[in-house]
Amino acid sequence: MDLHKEGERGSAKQKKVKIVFVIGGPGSGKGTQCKRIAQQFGYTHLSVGEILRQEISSGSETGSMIQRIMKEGKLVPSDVTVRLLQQAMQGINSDKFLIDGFPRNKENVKAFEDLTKMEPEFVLYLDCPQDEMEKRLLSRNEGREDDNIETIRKRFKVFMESTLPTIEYYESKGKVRKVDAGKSIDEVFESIKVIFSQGKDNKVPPSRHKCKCLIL
Ligand SMILES: Nc1ncnc2c1ncn2[C@@H]1O[C@H](COP(=O)(O)OP(=O)(O)OP(=O)(O)O)[C@@H](O)[C@H]1O
Ligand SMILES: Nc1ccn([C@@H]2O[C@H](COP(=O)(O)O)[C@@H](O)[C@H]2O)c(=O)n1
Ligand SMILES: [Mg+2]
Repeated sequence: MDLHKEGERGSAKQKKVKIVFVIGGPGSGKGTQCKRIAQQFGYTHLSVGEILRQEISSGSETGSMIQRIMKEGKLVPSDVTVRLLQQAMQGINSDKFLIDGFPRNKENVKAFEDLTKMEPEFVLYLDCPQDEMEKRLLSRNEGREDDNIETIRKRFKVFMESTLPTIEYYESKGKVRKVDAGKSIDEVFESIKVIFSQGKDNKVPPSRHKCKCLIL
């Protein structure tokens, strides 16, 4: 994958591609909030679960393998996931990607870093109580094969055992932005808007510093 997009008029000036990972337990509201973020902040939303489901729909052998793993609530091997994600990114002319449901384990992180040499700008973590996530998934009604109580419980276990350590990894790099995702959809989005409205590295943008000085 190209690290940078070519600057205007093909000049040597290069523009960095910005990536935000969105992590949270199953049913924490990743897809719901990503749609809103994409609309309001101009990101391209890529759901990794959706990319994997598209591969299942293609009828390929890889798709059959993914389907068996998903039904069990387990994680697809990272080389497969990252290759499909990379292909999806390369097919879209965007410089701001919101990657929903990724990374799910440390192997995902390593495969992404090794293959793309890129790092996320930050990681949005939707923190939601498990009983609330369970309630949401059982009433989602989108016909997903993995939205049954047996598989949902397995997905929670994978989240606790494999995904939480990736959040700790990004926390150690100061990249996690956590929101309370147990509230209503509108309330969660209000908290998210604050994060996305902040400037680079989540510092208050210079214009707001100026305003503060004027007031003082
Ligand atoms: N804050 C919320 N309050 C109540 N219901 C919500 C909230 N956010 C999302 N939902 C609903 O919960 C269900 C799961 O939401 P969503 O699909 O966005 O979760 P997800 O994190 O993408 O889940 P998955 O990991 O399974 O893809 C959907 O039916 C959605 O409408
Ligand atoms: N990085 C990922 C993302 C997803 N999966 C598999 O897809 C299932 C559904 O993902 P959602 O984000 O749509 O809930 C998930 O349970 C995994 O089986 C994956 O392996 N790796
Ligand atoms: Mg989702």
